Amino acid sequence: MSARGILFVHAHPDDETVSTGSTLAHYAARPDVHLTVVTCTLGEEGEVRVPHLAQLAAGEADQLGGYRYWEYRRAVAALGVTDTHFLGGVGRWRDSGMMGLPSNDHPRAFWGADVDEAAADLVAVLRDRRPEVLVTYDPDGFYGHPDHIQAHRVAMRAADLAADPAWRPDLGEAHEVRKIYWTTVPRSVVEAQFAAFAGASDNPFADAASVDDLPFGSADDEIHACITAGPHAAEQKREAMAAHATQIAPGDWLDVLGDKLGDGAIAAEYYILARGERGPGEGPNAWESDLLA
Ligand SMILES: CC(=O)N[C@H]1[C@@H](O[C@@H]2[C@H](O)[C@H](O)[C@@H](O)[C@H](O)[C@H]2O)O[C@H](CO)[C@@H](O)[C@@H]1O
Ligand SMILES: [Zn+2]
Repeated sequence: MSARGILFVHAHPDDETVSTGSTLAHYAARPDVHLTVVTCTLGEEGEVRVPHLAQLAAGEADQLGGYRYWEYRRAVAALGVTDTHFLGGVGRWRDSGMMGLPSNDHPRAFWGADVDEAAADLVAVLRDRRPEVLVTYDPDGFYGHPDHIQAHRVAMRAADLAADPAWRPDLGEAHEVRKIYWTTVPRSVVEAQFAAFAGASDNPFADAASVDDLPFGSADDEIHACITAGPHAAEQKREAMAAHATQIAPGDWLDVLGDKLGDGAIAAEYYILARGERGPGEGPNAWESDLLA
């Protein structure tokens, strides 16, 4: 029996870990599942959270993308993921930076990509890997980052085009994914994190007066699946986050999240079923515990 595929579309090197690291580790341990991770940029415009590497930044030597490529390699190895792709080839699309910055207008900025052009490269991967399930972000890109919004648009467009046998048959036999999930976080979890980091030296919510000001979080009844990976997966996610050292430095909120709120804060990852039939659910919210169900 051929392996059952799950394909993830992420914007930057670190998103595969931060958003879906435990899920990836969880399914990588299943011999009947084949994971594919497609990442759209090299994260060239990212912060450098470790002073000794500051010169790599876009405004300095502009070498952060190449460095983050190797952080990414170490992170996906920690998660047990072996099938990885950069959309259109390594370096095809550049990290656009946060919304509204001049970097959004870079000629290779992913935010300025023609969606159909970028989607064609993803169609080729979808038709080759033929996954049952596609995972990406919601239409707001989870928190409004232009590359996340664009990753959503390209992934959803590619899912539609890949299924059309009349569209670019040169890119392979048509393939329709059975389910599409968008990453999310329950509001209850956001509220717990908001409280836990109030007054912390690295507080990701410092600019928000309350949880209501945050551009992300879903009501429990809007969520369809929760993958609660085991303690080994949580440890793998910690190792993968440590690999992304330019983005997650010792003492940063993501570095101490598990210490503050327990392994569950790292091991549990949540999804909205955007397309396809719900599988059997469990618990008070009837959430699916298997994306392949
Ligand atoms: C998780 C994620 O999407 N990270 C992106 C994001 O990083 C943010 C950015 O550096 C911002 O300036 C910081 O204040 C914020 O804390 C970071 O999360 O955007 C980067 C630039 O596009 C991107 O490289 C990084 O992967
Ligand atoms: Zn990102």
